[in-house]
Amino acid sequence: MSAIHSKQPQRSLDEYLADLAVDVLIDEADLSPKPGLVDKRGSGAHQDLHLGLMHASALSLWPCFRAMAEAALSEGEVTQTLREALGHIGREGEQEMLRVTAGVNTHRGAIWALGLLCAAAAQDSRQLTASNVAVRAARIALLDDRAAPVSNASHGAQVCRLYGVHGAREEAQQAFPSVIHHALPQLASSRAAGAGEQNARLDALLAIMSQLADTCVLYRAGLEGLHCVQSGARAVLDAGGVASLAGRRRLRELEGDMLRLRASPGGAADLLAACLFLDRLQPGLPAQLGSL
Ligand SMILES: CC(C)(COP(=O)(O)OP(=O)(O)OC[C@H]1O[C@@H](n2cnc3c(N)ncnc32)[C@H](O[C@H]2O[C@H](COP(=O)(O)OP(=O)(O)OP(=O)(O)O)[C@@H](O)[C@H]2O)[C@@H]1O)[C@@H](O)C(=O)NCCC(=O)NCCS
Ligand SMILES: Nc1ncnc2[nH]cnc12
Repeated sequence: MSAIHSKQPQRSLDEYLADLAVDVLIDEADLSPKPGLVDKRGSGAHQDLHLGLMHASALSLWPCFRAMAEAALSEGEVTQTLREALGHIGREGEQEMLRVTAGVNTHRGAIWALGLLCAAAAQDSRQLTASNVAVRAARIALLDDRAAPVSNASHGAQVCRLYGVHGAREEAQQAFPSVIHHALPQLASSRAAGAGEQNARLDALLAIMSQLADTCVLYRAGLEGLHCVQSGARAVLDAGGVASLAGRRRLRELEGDMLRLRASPGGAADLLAACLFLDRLQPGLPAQLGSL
């Protein structure tokens, strides 16, 4: 192929990070078989979601992620101004998501987690190890957004109060422990054991589900549902993971239980996307990125 034809269009860092965020959301949605969640087989425990809607929602968020990365690049440091700019962009992103999905909440938690990670990655593109990026994201999340509406009516806030658990906000403020200490190590060990990429990603999702206080599960299925999800996910991993026959059998049992309880681990799904985002940043940025 000639040099002219093989030349890639140049992308700036903010565009690159937005591409990555959308790619991981689409990869998460497509990953199958995920218990309780929308995937290539169907709608899981949901009535109002399907794969096409998850894709449309992910694509609609590209400008939101790009704007968050751009805001962090131009601010340079973690400041109150940056936190409030991100909050404003995030709320606009949510509005756009709800417009595209006709009011269905597809990616609220993902806007939060991936938005923070896009901003944190843009802030210092020489320090892109997963824990570096997660810690920078946490520093942003710890600042108060004075313009945010008081959200004690959200599903997450309601169940955090009722059950005394930590939700999406605290997961980010603690530098994404479910991703850094559970999902990424599981992804690496399943890959190293030869599980195959799709099975390794499913194992990473199960590692998150096995210990996360997922407020989506709690809201729909209460504490019984959360215990069922956590112990069922642990049982799949203990049986050898999704690549093993025993693990597959456990996964089918877990899925049956979750569908009966209407339990959907939407928070874990968002954190799997965050895990894939950080995993893909680890090797560093492509050499041909243009400046803003
Ligand atoms: C700080 C916010 C994250 C708000 O958090 P809060 O807990 O108050 O509000 P929720 O509205 O409940 O949203 C939290 C979403 O986060 C995901 N999640 C749940 N548990 C966890 C967890 N432990 N750790 C991390 N993430 C978690 C989850 O999102 C996914 O599930 C959604 C689908 O759920 P589903 O049950 O189907 O839908 P619902 O509409 O809730 O109910 P029903 O269908 O059952 O009727 C889907 O969106 C997934 O993404 C939770 O939903 C943050 O949102 C915020 O402050 N935003 C403002 C703007 C901002 O600051 N943006 C970013 C700045 S960088
Ligand atoms: N695949 C999925 N199914 C249902 N809710 C989700 N929230 C984020 N990803 C999801």
